[in-house]
Amino acid sequence: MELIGENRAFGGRHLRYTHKAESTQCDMTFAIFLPPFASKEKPVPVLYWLSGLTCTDQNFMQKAGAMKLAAELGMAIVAPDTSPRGEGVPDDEEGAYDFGLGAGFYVDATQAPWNKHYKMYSYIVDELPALIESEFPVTKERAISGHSMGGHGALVIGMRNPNKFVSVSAFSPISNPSDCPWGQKALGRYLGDDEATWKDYDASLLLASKTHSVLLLVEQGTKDEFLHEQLKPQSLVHAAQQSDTQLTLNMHEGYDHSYFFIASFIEEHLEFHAGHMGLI
Ligand SMILES: N[C@@H](CCC(=O)N[C@@H](CS)C(=O)NCC(=O)O)C(=O)O
Repeated sequence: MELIGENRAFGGRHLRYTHKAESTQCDMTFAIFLPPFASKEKPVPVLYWLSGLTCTDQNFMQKAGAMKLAAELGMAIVAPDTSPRGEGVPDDEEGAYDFGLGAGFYVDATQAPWNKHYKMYSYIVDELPALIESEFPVTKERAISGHSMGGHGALVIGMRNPNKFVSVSAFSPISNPSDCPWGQKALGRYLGDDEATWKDYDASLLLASKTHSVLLLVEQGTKDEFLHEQLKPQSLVHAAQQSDTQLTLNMHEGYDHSYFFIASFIEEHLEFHAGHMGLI
């Protein structure tokens, strides 16, 4: 692991690292915010934040305004990159923003040429937490959240791994990727044409399939430019009703898809996760 950036923030530290990842077969970058006084004697729980299309580990850390409250609550935040990168990692042939680099969709690809490096599901569920827990003063208490493609990732990973994440939240998630252009393009190419293989990566289908005990909180702006074509949060509401799972969807009049929206409500999500991680 190599330290590539270090900033003091709100009495804590914002650090960036690269490391050789086994799951994605390339160097991966992540950022971690450690609150003040986090130490081996006083380890802190971790919120994993998954970002959206075009993002790196930096968007959330620089734009969401989450560190002040995380410092006060005593919560670490880990923000991974959104795809494998580097020499030999294939990209969308046209360099499109919604597939390939910056658009790993948090799946384990099964189709060539994507299946060598695009293993973001395994990276986020297993490899990254194991590294974080061996290298930093953190507990095994984890929560997960994310935005857009990352909201999809957080919902899917949280629902599939209730023993690994105590609470799950999302901002403007791609709620039903089997039924929107971004999702159909990504799942079709990473996983192939057989839609039966997509259902493990579709939050609405997972939510409808059984009653989930994990707590789900979703934030959505009504003026989000992607709301009707790509995000479709009502699919989550219907699925939660079908399976009798608790889901809170908060619609916010006039808010768009940007980090202005995330920054406006991130504190409610930190408090939600802090409550479930026993910090408040
Ligand atoms: N209009 C954007 C679409 C991608 C987009 O809106 N990305 C969102 C996540 S889906 C984001 O967080 N962008 C980076 C940022 O706002 O910092 C583009 O074409 O680049």
